[in-house]
Amino acid sequence: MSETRYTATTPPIVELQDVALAYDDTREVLRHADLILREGDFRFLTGPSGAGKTTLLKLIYLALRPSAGRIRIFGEDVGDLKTDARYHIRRRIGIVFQEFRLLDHLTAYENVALPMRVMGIKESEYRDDVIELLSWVGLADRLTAKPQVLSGGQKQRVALARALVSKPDLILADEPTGNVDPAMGAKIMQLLLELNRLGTAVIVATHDFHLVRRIPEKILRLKDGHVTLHGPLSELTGTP
Ligand SMILES: Nc1ncnc2c1ncn2[C@@H]1O[C@H](COP(=O)(O)OP(=O)(O)OP(=O)(O)O)[C@@H](O)[C@H]1O
Repeated sequence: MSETRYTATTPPIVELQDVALAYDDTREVLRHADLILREGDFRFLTGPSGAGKTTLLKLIYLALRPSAGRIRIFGEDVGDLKTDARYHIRRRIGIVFQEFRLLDHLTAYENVALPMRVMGIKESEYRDDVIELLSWVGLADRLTAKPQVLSGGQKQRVALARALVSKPDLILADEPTGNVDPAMGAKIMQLLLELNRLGTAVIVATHDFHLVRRIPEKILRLKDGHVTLHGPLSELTGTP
């Protein structure tokens, strides 16, 4: 579907070439990893626990540097970018990661508003968006709640709203439905698919095969350090 939106001259949003990543000397988590994600693409990222899904997303978010290989994000080779330029790239990426937690001293509203404040945008310009997003994820009555009084699933929804508030060009979501009930999980996926239809590229790392089975999007599979691209799960398994 979305593949029709770009032309051959549009650089990919994400391009990994022969990338390796080792946290220590003993073992490479990723090796010879190649990946291309284009404008408007939606990909599930699957693979066994410990395969390197979070690691791959962190490389794309520039939270890690590869041990070898080349990474281009939004057409820019990130290898030797200065801090400022890296920051500009990260501003265009919305992340929903377990590690990038909410700030405990801020309310749900303030946590979602934070990326906009950091960019120096006036509150009057983002206030309605923040409230609308929090309402959309079912937290209209929790705007002033701080993280310690929110459930795991509620915190995850605040984190999702925070990832979306700056209208990123790329969303990286690590198990975004992991802590929520099936109905909210379906709603979160609906939102990610809707954003994708509007042109945002999305990668969702997940173990949730029910989720992957229901949604006919392409699947990246990480195994033994490599990324392979499959069609929808039904094409792999022959199930409808
Ligand atoms: N900061 C770190 N230092 C050392 N090793 C790490 C670090 N982070 C992750 N690892 C190791 O790298 C490997 C890949 O971890 P990663 O979290 O990327 O996998 P994953 O596919 O996301 O797993 P899961 O599905 O269980 O979340 C694992 O063996 C993990 O133990």
